[in-house]
Amino acid sequence: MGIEISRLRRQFGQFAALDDVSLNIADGEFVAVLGPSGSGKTSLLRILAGLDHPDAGNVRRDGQDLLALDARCRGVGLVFQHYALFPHMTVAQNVAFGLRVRPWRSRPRAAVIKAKVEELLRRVELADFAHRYPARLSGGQRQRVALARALAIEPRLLLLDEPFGALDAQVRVNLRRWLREFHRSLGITTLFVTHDQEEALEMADRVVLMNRGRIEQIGTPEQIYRQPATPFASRFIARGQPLPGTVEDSTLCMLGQALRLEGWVSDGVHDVAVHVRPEDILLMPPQHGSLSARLLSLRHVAGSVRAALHLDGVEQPLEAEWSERDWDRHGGVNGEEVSVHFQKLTVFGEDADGRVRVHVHCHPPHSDSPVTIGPWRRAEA
Ligand SMILES: Nc1ncnc2c1ncn2[C@@H]1O[C@H](COP(=O)(O)OP(=O)(O)OP(=O)(O)O)[C@@H](O)[C@H]1O
Repeated sequence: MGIEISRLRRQFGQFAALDDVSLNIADGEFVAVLGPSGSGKTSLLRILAGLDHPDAGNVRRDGQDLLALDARCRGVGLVFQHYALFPHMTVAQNVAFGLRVRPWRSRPRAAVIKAKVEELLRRVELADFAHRYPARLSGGQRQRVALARALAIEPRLLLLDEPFGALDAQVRVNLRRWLREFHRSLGITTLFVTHDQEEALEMADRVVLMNRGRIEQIGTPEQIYRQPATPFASRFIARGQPLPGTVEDSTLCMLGQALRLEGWVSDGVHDVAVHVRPEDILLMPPQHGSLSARLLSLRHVAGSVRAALHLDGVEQPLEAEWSERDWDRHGGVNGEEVSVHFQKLTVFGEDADGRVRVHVHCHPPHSDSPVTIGPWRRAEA
């Protein structure tokens, strides 16, 4: 049955850190809560852990009211960004802590605790470090000890708040893969908070994208990347970049180009948000009638080529990115005048209340095929 989070609200004075947040998490699922700083991720985690209480809403686990339970009875394991290991205890003592402090009736025997700690340290690949003190461990090793310690109480829910946030890039990447595999072998329902898109997309079964205390979109990494429901989701997840555009009847007018939209039902002229991703921009030799741009800030970054494109009529330069292989095909030099073609655009329209109503993928403007758009639909919560 899993966890049902329903209409949570957490207010600090006039400010809503969580605003009507609803989310279902299946048993054994690995969910990433992703969002910029201040979007409410930690507030959500703290409520689930029992460190804070919402002003409204409820959380049920297998039909039971989770919020009514004392924090210690929730079966929740917590790992935070900053290692909260006890410095005066060895690795083994840290891991055993949650079991040792149990009331004597439910406390396992010393031999059972010892065996459990050994098993956990083997699992987190730190069996040889049992007698070290935290000060003599690397950052990544400390976080694995923190994880083992959280797991010692056999939690039903694992809450990880930026657990790799303080580690350097390469260690982060290794630990991500490690944790993903670890979760597969363990199957504990896990909520992982991060502000790092790549981390969320790479690790999670589903991503919950938060913005200003609200959920913008919930979906698999692929769904969110391919079909961002809102301009925010497009910007944050897929590096969507805004272009000025309007829709009149069934024509999208953008940077002096008119694109026929099939299936678009509109009356009058509507401003729309048109987004293009860095990887959906094609360069051509200058051609009459197409969009012209100047290629600047060309750089090669570990397997991809990035550049800034300065387009007439667009204030911010567009970031473009190609694989080295694609770059070899069209090439170009800094400062060169080029023609720009968009392979795919996403168009977000709004209804009379200002809510996002639709998003659309378009065919290349230079192709003869009409631009197809999906049926009008409400954006996912
Ligand atoms: N105790 C508090 N009192 C007042 N405001 C708070 C309190 N706790 C959180 N907030 C505010 O609520 C908002 C959400 O905070 P939260 O810590 O949940 O964000 P976050 O998404 O986890 O951010 P970060 O990635 O920076 O940790 C922030 O604007 C924060 O300032």
